[in-house]
Amino acid sequence: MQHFLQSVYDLIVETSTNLPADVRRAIRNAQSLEDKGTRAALSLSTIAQNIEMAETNVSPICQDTGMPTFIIHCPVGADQITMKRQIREAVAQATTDSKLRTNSVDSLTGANTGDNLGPGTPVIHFEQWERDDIEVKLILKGGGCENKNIQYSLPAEIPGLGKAGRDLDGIRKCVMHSVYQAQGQGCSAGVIGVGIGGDRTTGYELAKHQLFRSLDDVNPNEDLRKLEDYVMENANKLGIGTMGFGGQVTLLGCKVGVMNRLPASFFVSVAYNCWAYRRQGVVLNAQTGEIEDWVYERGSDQPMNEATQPVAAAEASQPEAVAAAPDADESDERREIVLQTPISEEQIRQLKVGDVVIINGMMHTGRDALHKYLMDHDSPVDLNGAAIYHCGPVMSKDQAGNWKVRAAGPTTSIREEPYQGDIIKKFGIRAVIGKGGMGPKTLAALKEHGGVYLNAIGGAAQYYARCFKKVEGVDFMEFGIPEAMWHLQTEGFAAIVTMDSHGNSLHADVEKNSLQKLEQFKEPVFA
Ligand SMILES: O=C(O)C[C@H](O)C(=O)O
Ligand code: SF4
Repeated sequence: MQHFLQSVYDLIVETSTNLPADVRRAIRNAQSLEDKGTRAALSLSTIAQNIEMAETNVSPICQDTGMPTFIIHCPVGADQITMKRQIREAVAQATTDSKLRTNSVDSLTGANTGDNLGPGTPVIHFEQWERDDIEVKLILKGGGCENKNIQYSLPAEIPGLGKAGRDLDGIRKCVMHSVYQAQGQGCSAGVIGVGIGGDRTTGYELAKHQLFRSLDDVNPNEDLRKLEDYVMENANKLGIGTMGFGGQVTLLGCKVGVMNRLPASFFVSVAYNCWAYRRQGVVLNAQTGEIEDWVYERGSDQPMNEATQPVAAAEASQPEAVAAAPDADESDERREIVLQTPISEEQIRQLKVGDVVIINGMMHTGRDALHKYLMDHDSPVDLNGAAIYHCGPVMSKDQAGNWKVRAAGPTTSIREEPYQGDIIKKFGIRAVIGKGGMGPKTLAALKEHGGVYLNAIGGAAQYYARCFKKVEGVDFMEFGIPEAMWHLQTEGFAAIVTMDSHGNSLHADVEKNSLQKLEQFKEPVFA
């Protein structure tokens, strides 16, 4: 087993940096279904480009490398204690090498362990089997999509769909609602694993296990096959689209499993995974630990790079493609505006929902810990006219000892909703950048103070990392790398105005429209 540690390390790197072929095919299929030039199509092009960049750079596809979860099948007599120790070593090494973000945080103090090791992390499950080889599967499921998991207890009253009973049709309603409630916040288009039955714990586990299925397999259970096909056909009619921008494709996959339950319980558990659907596996020789095969077709066999046209060129010098691209729901041309920080109120008031903005100058990262802190403390830097980026990057030092941004896509902004409006007004912030949109309190503050919310493409961590030319400094390293406040010299950071200073919110519109569409699925289908 002298190669086991190296094999697990290789598995981690492959999973974090190279999206498997079945997922790539699903994203390419989504690209072909979206109308050219729409926000959704342009976002998918950015995603496709990011997938290629991650593979080339051997760097994380998304900065949130998730909860490393290993499922190991091994023959009777295999040494599980050694395997577990070496898996932990491989995780720590991959973290040092910036293939994983420092993602293990003390739940009470917020202290980051710095190596992805801690109580409960990583997750490692062993099971014995009768084969001679060892199989190690890994899923890296990020926190934003994990937050959109949902569990229903039937019978229930489902918003938009009415009564859901303890039958296949009740399950259908839960699943349709689970896609609706995720909106763009879990970086749609997503994949859902559904677990029917079990208790609350095993139901979720079953749901997550479904995410290990191949996207193109066919469910052997006829009822579940019908349900999967139904959901794949109809969830896309909700019109939520990529990143919740509206569009034809909201779901890339739906996999349903079933297990027995207690007479009193009937759970439908849904594990929602973003498009950055990172799971891979290896089959190992049980004597040497060497990799004999990969469980899922590898990404390198399925290139993404045909006919891609990203949201905007990362270099502000070549943005023509986007400027000329009309949106399907707008007759006028998409405007593209270059902003240099600090930004004035006048510049902000000219922006409207749908505009593409290119930001140059200083950008400051800030997420949960910083927003809470700023409520009753001063900022270490002047934030007048500033752009604040909801982002927890992967950072490491180069040989000269300078910090470098290794992966830096946006995080889900709605978590800052309790604080954002107050902070915008207190410090004079003009641009808030994140993903998934924010609520009415922030929208009101943007209107009152003159601010704008910009939606970056979730998961596009390599695409955005290259816009950060220099790390000027960092505050609050005690919050840990993802939560610290990084001050970044930025060039050509492209994002879309989805909430403007005139009270308009694309997110509110899409949510309202998709609820109306959800209501069309009220009538029984599986009677
Ligand atoms: O933690 C992050 O960087 C992002 C998170 O996965 C999210 O989707 O909000
Ligand atoms: S930022 Fe988006 S793509 Fe990345 S882990 Fe979170 S939900 Fe997934």
